[in-house]
Amino acid sequence: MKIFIIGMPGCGKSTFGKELAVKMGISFFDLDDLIVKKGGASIPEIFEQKGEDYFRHIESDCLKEATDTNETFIMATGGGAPCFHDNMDFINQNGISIFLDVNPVTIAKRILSDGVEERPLFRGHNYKTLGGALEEKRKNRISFYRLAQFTFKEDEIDVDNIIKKIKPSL
Ligand SMILES: Nc1ncnc2c1ncn2[C@@H]1O[C@H](COP(=O)(O)OP(=O)(O)OP(=O)(O)O)[C@@H](O)[C@H]1O
Ligand SMILES: O=C(O)C1=C[C@@H](O)[C@@H](O)[C@H](O)C1
Ligand SMILES: [Mg+2]
Repeated sequence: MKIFIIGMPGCGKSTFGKELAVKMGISFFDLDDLIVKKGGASIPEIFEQKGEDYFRHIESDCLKEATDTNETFIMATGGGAPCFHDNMDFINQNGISIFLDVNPVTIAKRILSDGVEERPLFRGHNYKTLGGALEEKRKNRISFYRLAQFTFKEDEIDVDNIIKKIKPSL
């Protein structure tokens, strides 16, 4: 079984995905880390040097290459991954998708406290502008995120609760 965690940047995909993997005793990885390996550069560098279209192509290639295995895994996708190419269909054809639906205001607070520099799409934003930018991004992406098989709002994101809900599909 393959589990894909999707959602806006900063919604907690990596944090929750790692916890879920430990609890279920299966491996975990981040799609963004595979892109960095394949691209031979950091994500901000890939965006700056090659542009977003190029990034979205490697992202889709990495998603497909990593899924081409019989192994069980949990993957935290990049925030934009479900919204480009045929990635969301591919995800749903190859495993279980879980959307972490966290409020943009909560995400803005987290991103600002972590720092915006590593996030090319939100560079230059501050506490006044980031909430609005995240709302806008969510509006553009929600039709893709809603294709997830399971959606959990921020107050439902608890490993035991989620395992209970997804268990019948495992
Ligand atoms: N349930 C939570 N409650 C409070 N803070 C959280 C929670 N989950 C994650 N965080 C914090 O929010 C920030 C973003 O979390 P995380 O890196 O897991 O998100 P992500 O969706 O993987 O982000 P990215 O899109 O950058 O990969 C981190 O500082 C993390 O510690
Ligand atoms: O939301 C996005 O489009 C992105 C999220 C990150 O995980 C990275 O994949 C990259 O910074 C783009
Ligand atoms: Mg992450």
